[in-house]
Amino acid sequence: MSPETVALNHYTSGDPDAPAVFLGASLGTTLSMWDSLADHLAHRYHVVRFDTRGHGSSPVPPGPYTMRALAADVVALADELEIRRFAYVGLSLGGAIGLTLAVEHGDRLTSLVLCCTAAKFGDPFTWLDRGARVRDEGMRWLVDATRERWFTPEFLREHPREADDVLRMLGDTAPQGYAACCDALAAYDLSDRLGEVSTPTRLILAAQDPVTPPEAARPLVEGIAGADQVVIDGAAHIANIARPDRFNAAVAEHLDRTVQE
Ligand SMILES: O=C(O)CCC(=O)CC(=O)O
Repeated sequence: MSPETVALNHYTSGDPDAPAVFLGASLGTTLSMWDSLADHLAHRYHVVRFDTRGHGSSPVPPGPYTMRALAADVVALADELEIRRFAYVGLSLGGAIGLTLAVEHGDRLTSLVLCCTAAKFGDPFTWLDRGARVRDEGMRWLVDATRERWFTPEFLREHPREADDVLRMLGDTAPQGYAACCDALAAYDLSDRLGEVSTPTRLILAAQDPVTPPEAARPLVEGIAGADQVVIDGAAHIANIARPDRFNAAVAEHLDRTVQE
């Protein structure tokens, strides 16, 4: 492992001899956010879920982090598992890691699904401010501020316990790790490199996502050759939890079409 990478906490399921699929979570969540998708894919794939650096049970080295380092951690994990090529599914921060893998390590990818994400996440200063406040005050204020960005009012009303389970991951995230990933999001901008992506790519977007609305992902759809998109209705930012039926089917359909045995 190169000195800049960290050993990511991970969990594997499915047949180790089947094609590999890595699942990258959103900022402030853990590999548990992927339980439903992992179950859905495990009959056909070797599924590798991991906690991003600074999250869950992965190490929390001092920040700032860069998106390139977060992507290098994933490549190091693949090397550790002796997996040369793999498909990658990532949501939001996990999607930014996926796009970075596609431009920096495209030879390692078989297929890519980018969910509720963007080539650039708005104004860098909002991420630096958020990171600074988390370093000063911890996570509690952010949980309250996040609820309605992650879930629609209908989902919060009908599935309050499921929403709380995901928001608990945010509250339990190490503030230093979260803030260091905010630094990575502040500096991240692959808008000018989309033409370098040669991996078959699907975008999965959520119609009610206020963080990365479908308009924010338009540059990805237009800039990545051959990319297609699926827009899921009835979901905000964490679309895989809100609409697992539509989400899991959209991921599996793309992987089944693009990943060769
Ligand atoms: O979800 C992510 O990975 C990054 C965007 C984010 O943090 C959403 C939010 O504003 O809570």
